[in-house]
Amino acid sequence: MGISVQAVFKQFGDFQALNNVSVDIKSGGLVALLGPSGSGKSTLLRSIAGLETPDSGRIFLTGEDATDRSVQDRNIGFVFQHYALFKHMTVRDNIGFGMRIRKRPEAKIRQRADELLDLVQLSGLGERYPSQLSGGQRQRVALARALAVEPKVLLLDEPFGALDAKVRKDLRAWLRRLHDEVHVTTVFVTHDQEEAMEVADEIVVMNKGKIEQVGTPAEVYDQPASAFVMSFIGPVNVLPSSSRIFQDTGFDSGHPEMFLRPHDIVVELEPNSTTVPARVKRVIHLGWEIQAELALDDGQEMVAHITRERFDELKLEAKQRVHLRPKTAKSFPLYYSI
Ligand SMILES: Nc1ncnc2c1ncn2[C@@H]1O[C@H](COP(=O)(O)OP(=O)(O)OP(=O)(O)O)[C@@H](O)[C@H]1O
Repeated sequence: MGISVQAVFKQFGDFQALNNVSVDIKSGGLVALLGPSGSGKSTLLRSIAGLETPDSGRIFLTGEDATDRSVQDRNIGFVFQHYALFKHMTVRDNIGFGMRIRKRPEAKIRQRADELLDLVQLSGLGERYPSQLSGGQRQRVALARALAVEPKVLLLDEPFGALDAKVRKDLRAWLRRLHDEVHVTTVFVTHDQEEAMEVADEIVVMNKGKIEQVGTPAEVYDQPASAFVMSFIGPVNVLPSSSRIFQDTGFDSGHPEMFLRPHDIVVELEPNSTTVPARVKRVIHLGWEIQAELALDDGQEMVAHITRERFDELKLEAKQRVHLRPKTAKSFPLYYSI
């Protein structure tokens, strides 16, 4: 096992930041800690790093109990949201810093820095200073620096959070490829579900200091363990189960609320025994997908997403009469609002 967190509690004053958190992360895995602000993601990451001390519980790194070890003795690489590069050092010296502290031979440091510059696709920029790099390049240097000392575990706290959307997207794909090359057990914090889905092998979904679900991106999306997970990962209509869209179509669950993904609403032009009538309120073009805002005759509103191809067949426009049917819908015994 790469990392094993066992029954960890952490309180700040009266606030329970981690409330009995247990999770196992496989060696070589790339795992996202995903949740809203304040859910405890950073506190969990910092506890794994040794930057926070749990009130109780144990943390194992590659099979060894690391709970009482200092940050320095844990052999981890850490990258924060805000670049923590040394401004007065060149890129090459930044990357070599940890190795120099550990008194590795200069020739070895030079060779490893070259390999890492290559790995993070910055060959040729080794003599520059951080101020001469873009934000995305600086974060790649920070990653190279973290990898230089061959950590057992790489921990990234919103590593791309401060970058603009385009650079962020490029770096996600880059991180995925980098991990495929180096295979170091990696945990990264994000509050962006798309980022987690795109990059991670597994997602740990957190809410209010607890883990709601651990699963692959497909599992947390298709088989959410709770109402929270279903609402947090991907768009959803939360509707009363008394709504005609469930009652008249055989989807009544017995629970008060039903969760219906916008792409699970089938829109037809003609009624049949499994549809309910509705009216189009507004059509929004989202690029490859079309969002239709719909209202049932009793006033219940919902949002459907349909493909451009289907949209062209239906030729939807505002005020048009349509007929709806849920392809699938979910309900959960307890509903926690976010
Ligand atoms: N050192 C501290 N002292 C007091 N409260 C803290 C401390 N560190 C974190 N907290 C509180 O614990 C809660 C959880 O914080 P944490 O940073 O783990 O959440 P997060 O899920 O990473 O959120 P964000 O995405 O906003 O960083 C927050 O409400 C925060 O204010």
